[in-house]
Amino acid sequence: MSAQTRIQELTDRLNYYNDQYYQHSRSVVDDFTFDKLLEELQQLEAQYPELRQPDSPTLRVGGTISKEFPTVYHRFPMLSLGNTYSEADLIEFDNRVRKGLNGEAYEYICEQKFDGVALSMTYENGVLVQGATRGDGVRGDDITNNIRTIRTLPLKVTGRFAAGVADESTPPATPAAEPTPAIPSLFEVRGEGFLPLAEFERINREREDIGEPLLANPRNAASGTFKQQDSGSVAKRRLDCYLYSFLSDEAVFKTHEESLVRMAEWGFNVSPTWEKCADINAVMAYIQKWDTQRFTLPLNTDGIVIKVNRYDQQRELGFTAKSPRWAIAYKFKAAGASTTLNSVSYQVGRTGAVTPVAHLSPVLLAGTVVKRASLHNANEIARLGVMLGDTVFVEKGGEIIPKVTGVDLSQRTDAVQPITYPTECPACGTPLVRKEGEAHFYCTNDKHCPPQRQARFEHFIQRRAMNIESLGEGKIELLIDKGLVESPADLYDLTNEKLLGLEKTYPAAPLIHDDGSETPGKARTVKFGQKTVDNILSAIERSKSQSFANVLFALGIRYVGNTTADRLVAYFGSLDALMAAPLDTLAGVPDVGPRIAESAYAWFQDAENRQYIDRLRAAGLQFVSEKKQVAQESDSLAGKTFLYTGTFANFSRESLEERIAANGGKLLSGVSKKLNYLIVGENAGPSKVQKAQQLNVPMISEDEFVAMLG
Ligand SMILES: NC(=O)c1ccc[n+]([C@@H]2O[C@H](COP(=O)([O-])OP(=O)(O)OC[C@H]3O[C@@H](n4cnc5c(N)ncnc54)[C@H](O)[C@@H]3O)[C@@H](O)[C@H]2O)c1
Ligand SMILES: [Zn+2]
Repeated sequence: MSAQTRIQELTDRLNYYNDQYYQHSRSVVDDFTFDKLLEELQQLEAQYPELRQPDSPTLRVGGTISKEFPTVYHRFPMLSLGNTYSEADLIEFDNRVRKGLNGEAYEYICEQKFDGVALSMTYENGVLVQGATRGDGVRGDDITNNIRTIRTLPLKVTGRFAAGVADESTPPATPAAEPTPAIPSLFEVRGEGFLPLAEFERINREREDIGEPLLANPRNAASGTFKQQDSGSVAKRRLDCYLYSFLSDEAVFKTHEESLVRMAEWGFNVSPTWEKCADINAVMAYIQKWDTQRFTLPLNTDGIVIKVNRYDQQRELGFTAKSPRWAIAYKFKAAGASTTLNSVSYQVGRTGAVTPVAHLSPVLLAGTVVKRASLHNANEIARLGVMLGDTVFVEKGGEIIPKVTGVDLSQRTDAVQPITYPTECPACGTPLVRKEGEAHFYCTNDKHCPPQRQARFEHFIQRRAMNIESLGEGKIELLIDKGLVESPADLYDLTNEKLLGLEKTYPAAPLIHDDGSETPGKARTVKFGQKTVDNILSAIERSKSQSFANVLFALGIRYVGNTTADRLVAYFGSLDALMAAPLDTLAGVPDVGPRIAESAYAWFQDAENRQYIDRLRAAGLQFVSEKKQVAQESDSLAGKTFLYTGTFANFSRESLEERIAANGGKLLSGVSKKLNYLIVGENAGPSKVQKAQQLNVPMISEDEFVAMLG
């Protein structure tokens, strides 16, 4: 292949990966592959400068701005970082720094390379006024509302301000050995927005519970979340942000170190993992230390960032078009090891999805012994071409369970055996099916397949559903085992006599030690004494007063999570109205699309589900919303349709919707010709406004809406 063709091909491919990564929060290839291709392109371009394409990804920061948010220009460009996977390159970097500084002494600050989304926040007189994405480095998306949902980010900074800014809340600074510099009236802080691992797992547990596809990884999830239009749903995912840079026209600090210390003092979330390193050897030691220790952090990191400490020296070294010359990122290769695949077992999940699990000869990986790894699904097994007895590569990413990423074919012997995927559910024997477009096989026996039945109970008793959590921790299992309950409706037939004295001993799960050896764990006995029974029965009794929205969520209809349940209840007010609704009415409910509507509609058509509801009704559960019964206030909005966008001074979303309904108006789910009024609040979504303009739908303000109420 000619250099010209290769350069063209690499340029196109990398631009495509960048677009997917930054615009659609999707990784088509892993970072290592991406970085190696970029490096190849860089080398080719250095060799044949005349062949470099004008849109080469080596020339610019990878992202762009989007149409969904207002565009803002960065006061200081937001650049990328040069990166390397090799220590030899770091030595070279150090040599370049030494040369660039003409033998002057220098120090480094080492930080974690947090794997999230670069954010820039502007503060005026101590108040957060703008938050933006990096975009193409020059311009970014204004996502201030979404950034405001980060709880650890101060909306207002308090402290001693530079002259001209009064801040009465703080006493005058006491003179100290090294006085705290005044906070400039205008400054920017930069950092990495991320989804903490615990939060990522919580969201995925919830999604699994209602059958939503899982988020692929925390970085892409964070990036997708920051780009959502509705900051209310952004707030539900508890994003966080570590700050690592301070920028101002005023020379506030002399070193990067000072800026980190002061930012933390001023209330910014600075990760305490940074260290000052006297030379490149100290940098290497820092890298070594964090190679495995990074897995103990609350977020994913993908390397170490090394920065020259003194600002004057940073200025001396300067920038390339794309990145600073005074900093470099050392990236860790995903932690990997190779071992033997001994067998494959199949787990049935809460939604009936069957997941193959690889059982491995124990191997040490990133500081822990690994015996099991995920194989994801049948497609993945075919793609890897893996067989029993093969030597496989396993990698640990951010996820708890490592994954099999490849086969070492050079180690394959004649003894390998094909992996035969089961055709029937390993838990209940039901033939497995594969839905159009899905990678997983499913067991469709959702009501009686043991793991699915168990999941159904766990869903039903959770706090945000029926709140019968005194049945947790193995007690449900016991009731099922003893044949006392088969469906959650059976819980309401339990009595003191049936429960008292029940007992079961669960065999111990073996303990796996760091060297891979196993010892038996402790067996566990669950026994129902009078106190336990009282707790259970009273929690069941109390659950009868849980709201209709909780009950609707507890039914466990696929895709109907808490938020959707709230929406449906607000719209229909009673289960009877909901069950009688035709499919397109359901699909027209705000925030309920065709996918959720179809799932709910089908669920209510099922005869067994209808019997289940009858039994719950007979037990006395709430199937009418109390809220919905608020009296009609007027018919001043009768026959008119509304939609709103943005936030309002006098209304929450719920109260606005209530007012519309209570005065005879109807809420629509999108801008269409049927819409009479779009109520436009602060920070309105530009797409709705644009569409309304195109269709000539009148737009009214909050005040105009209030006037219409009469
Ligand atoms: N897999 C894919 O398809 C794909 C596509 C595009 C990009 N990528 C990955 O993204 C990288 C390119 O992204 P990039 O241009 O943002 O470069 P980069 O992520 O390698 O480095 C720059 C970024 O690092 C972040 N960062 C984290 N911790 C930091 C700290 N302590 N100090 C300073 N910055 C810190 C900042 O967000 C900054 O913008 C590639 O090297 C590749 O690994 C992957
Ligand atoms: Zn099954």
